[in-house]
Amino acid sequence: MAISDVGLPGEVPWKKMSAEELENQYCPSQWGVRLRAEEALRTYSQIGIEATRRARATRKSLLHVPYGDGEGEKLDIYFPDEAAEALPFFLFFHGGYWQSGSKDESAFMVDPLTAQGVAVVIVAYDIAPKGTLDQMVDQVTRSVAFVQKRYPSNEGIYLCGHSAGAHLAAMMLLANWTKHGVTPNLKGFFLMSGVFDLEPIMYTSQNVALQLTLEDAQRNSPQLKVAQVQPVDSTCRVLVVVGQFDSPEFHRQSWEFYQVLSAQTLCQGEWKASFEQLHDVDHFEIVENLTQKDNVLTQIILKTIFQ
Ligand SMILES: N[C@@H](CC(=O)c1ccccc1NC=O)C(=O)O
Repeated sequence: MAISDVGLPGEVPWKKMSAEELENQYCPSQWGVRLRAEEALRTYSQIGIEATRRARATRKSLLHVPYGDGEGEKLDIYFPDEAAEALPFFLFFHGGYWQSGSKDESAFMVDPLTAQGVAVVIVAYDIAPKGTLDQMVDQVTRSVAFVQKRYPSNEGIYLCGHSAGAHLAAMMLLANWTKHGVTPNLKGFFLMSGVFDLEPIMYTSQNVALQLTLEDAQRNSPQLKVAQVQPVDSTCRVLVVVGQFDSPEFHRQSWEFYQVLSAQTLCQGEWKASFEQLHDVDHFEIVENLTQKDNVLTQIILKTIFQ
């Protein structure tokens, strides 16, 4: 699908959709080309569980490290074999529409990244209905501050999220770090198949657990807010990436977020944004394939870190 099929800038195609069509657009498992919905979800879960089992069995790790006082405020750190103080840190925020998934089944990229000398951190946050979106954003902010404080000589902090997790990672572009007493050494963002404007989500079944009001949705929409913030580091890269077989609404979300980021780059010479549509992958394969060292996105991530 070409970007031109997603609609003209300024148009809001989802507002013209029936409730059923909107639901379908925001149900990623309906859009795969290789597997039916339940099978796609099962495969995603199995690959995540197996990658996590393998990471814990083969890598030096610190598991269930608290980054706050809350029960759910834990993260897992996986280290490369060679001991070093100054490492790049890659933080991953899992997807699942802010209401499913966990760090214990999300260590997809640990093997190929730790093999190349990157420490990988898989972050847990309180999914709905226990956590609200504001709480999740606050937790993710504190997890990033925690990693910076614990590893002050890191060689860069890279944030990566998938789907709802890409939203949480993108919210870090807006974070007020002074409130947390630390400026993380942010060098890159990898935003995979994300949702950056939350308003349409309010009109889908996802909002039963989330209970977003329009104010909540707008306050937590990086699409609406990112143009107002001053980038912290002019060398920080932001890669917005979507799967070829993601739905048109997911394509629109990624493309429009990239557009707003790159408009800012032109005005202020700051965020170094880029956009990729990944060939031949759906919403789940985009992250599943990060278990593979030869995968294009794994290679893009490694090149960005070690450029
Ligand atoms: N109920 C959704 C599941 C889903 O969207 C999802 C599942 C795992 C990881 C990411 C997901 N999407 C966004 O966060 C579906 O059937 O596609």
